[in-house]
Amino acid sequence: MKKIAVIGTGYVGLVSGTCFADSGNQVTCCDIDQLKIKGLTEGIMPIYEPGLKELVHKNVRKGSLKFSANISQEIKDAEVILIAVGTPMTSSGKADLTYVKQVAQSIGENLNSYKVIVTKSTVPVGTGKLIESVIREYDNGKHPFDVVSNPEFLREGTAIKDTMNMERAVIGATSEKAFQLIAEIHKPFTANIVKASLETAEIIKYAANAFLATKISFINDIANICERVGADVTEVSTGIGLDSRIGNKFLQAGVGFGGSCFPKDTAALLHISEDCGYDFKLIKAVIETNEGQRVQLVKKLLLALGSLQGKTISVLGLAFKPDTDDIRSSPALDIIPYLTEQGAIVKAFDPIAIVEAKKQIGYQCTYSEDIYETITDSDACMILTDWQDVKTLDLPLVKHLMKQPLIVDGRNLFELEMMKQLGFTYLSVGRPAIQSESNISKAI
Ligand SMILES: NC(=O)c1ccc[n+]([C@@H]2O[C@H](COP(=O)([O-])OP(=O)(O)OC[C@H]3O[C@@H](n4cnc5c(N)ncnc54)[C@H](O)[C@@H]3O)[C@@H](O)[C@H]2O)c1
Ligand SMILES: O=c1ccn([C@@H]2O[C@H](COP(=O)(O)OP(=O)(O)O[C@H]3O[C@H](CO)[C@@H](O)[C@H](O)[C@H]3O)[C@@H](O)[C@H]2O)c(=O)[nH]1
Repeated sequence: MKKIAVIGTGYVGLVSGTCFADSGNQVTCCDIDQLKIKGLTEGIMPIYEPGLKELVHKNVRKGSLKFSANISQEIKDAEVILIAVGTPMTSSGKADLTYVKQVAQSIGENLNSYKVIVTKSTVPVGTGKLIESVIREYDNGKHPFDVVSNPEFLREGTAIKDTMNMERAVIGATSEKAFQLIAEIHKPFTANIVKASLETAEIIKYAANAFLATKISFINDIANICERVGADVTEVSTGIGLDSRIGNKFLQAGVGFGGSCFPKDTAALLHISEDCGYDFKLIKAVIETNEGQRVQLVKKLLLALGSLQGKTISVLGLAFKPDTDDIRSSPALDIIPYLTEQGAIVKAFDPIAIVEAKKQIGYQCTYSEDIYETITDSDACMILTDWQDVKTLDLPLVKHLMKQPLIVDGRNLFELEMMKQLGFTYLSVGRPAIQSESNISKAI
């Protein structure tokens, strides 16, 4: 049993802190956001993540998990401190280390005995060493400590499962003692411990995300070729994914990747490469292709409708992926403002992300948790998130409710033959366009 203080109670801090508490440690999750801590103390989750609320409540009842805004005291009391604060993208694309440095200072000011300081935030190479020097500076070199890079690989929407059954733990430590300690707390979750240097552990995180993002942009580029030659990208994904050297995951073509990690981490990796004098052409192309995917989808809508002026567009999905209320870098954040600028009347559906979306998109569109109400009387429907509610739409009813049966699908959810039979104009990604017999003038 280790006494762990987690600093930063976002996705990573809350999920990993709760899982460490559940596996027999004594955990306090801390945050500078007093409202967040107050809510958590009252049992209110700041994020939607399947299974999280139940696991938090269970561990709070058990006495293994608590929440605190008194960060100084929790640093003093802990043996292990996890840094899990945000590292957002600056306007230049670099990772912003402001919060990480603040926490390092706070640790230095409150160090009172040997502690292991673990970075779970995604940080550029060299940050572990930076944290070490900031702590030493504010502690005046009085106390011994070790620094560990232990990047987080959880996915939103499946975060608890990903942590409890993690495929590997990557641990880069400044001493064998610290490595052993952090390896021990991971034993309940995985037998695959990757031992690395601080710098290697830091770059593993960026390499993992960049590789997955590359798979997505690759298949999106193939999708764009498929559209031009009359092929079907979903069949290409199956055809290449069955080769075990390629694998079938992260080969779904669509509107491009979003979320709090891939866009930010590919941009940060580009900066890391520039800073060390390397021209990382591949990652530039991955980013460019991704930005283009949103444009491709909107172009299809424009071609089909001619002009968007006065047209009612229903947008299905605000979250960047299903089972989360996270809208960071969600396709909807780019696409809805563009549609409204073009004079469209936008009605947006999402089962749980509306509160978050309103904070960024505001009231330029209307919002509903009722998918059929959203679709009613629309001239076109755009699918941006593969929510279960969208996948299981009653399509004959949709056709009946819409002004005209036009669906632009950024997630390739429906069989082409079925859409043809139902009489939709159905424009998806990397697949032949289905043209309805009805009154759409210029559909591609
Ligand atoms: N979200 C994910 O799925 C995910 C997965 C793997 C890695 N990561 C990485 O983990 C890090 C955290 O991501 P997140 O999505 O959990 O972030 P988040 O933005 O949701 O939460 C960060 C939290 O840190 C708090 N904070 C900021 N400064 C603080 C300070 N000085 N002291 C105490 N608390 C402070 C904020 O109030 C906030 O609650 C990022 O580097 C991210 O790239 C995220
Ligand atoms: O075949 C695919 C797979 C995913 N996506 C999109 O890619 C984005 C990211 O999806 P996913 O990876 O499932 O979600 P995240 O929660 O952002 O998780 C990623 O980012 C996290 C933060 O770094 C890492 O910890 C995870 O390992 C990594 O998968 C989403 O917009 C998806 O719609 C596709 O377009 N096609």
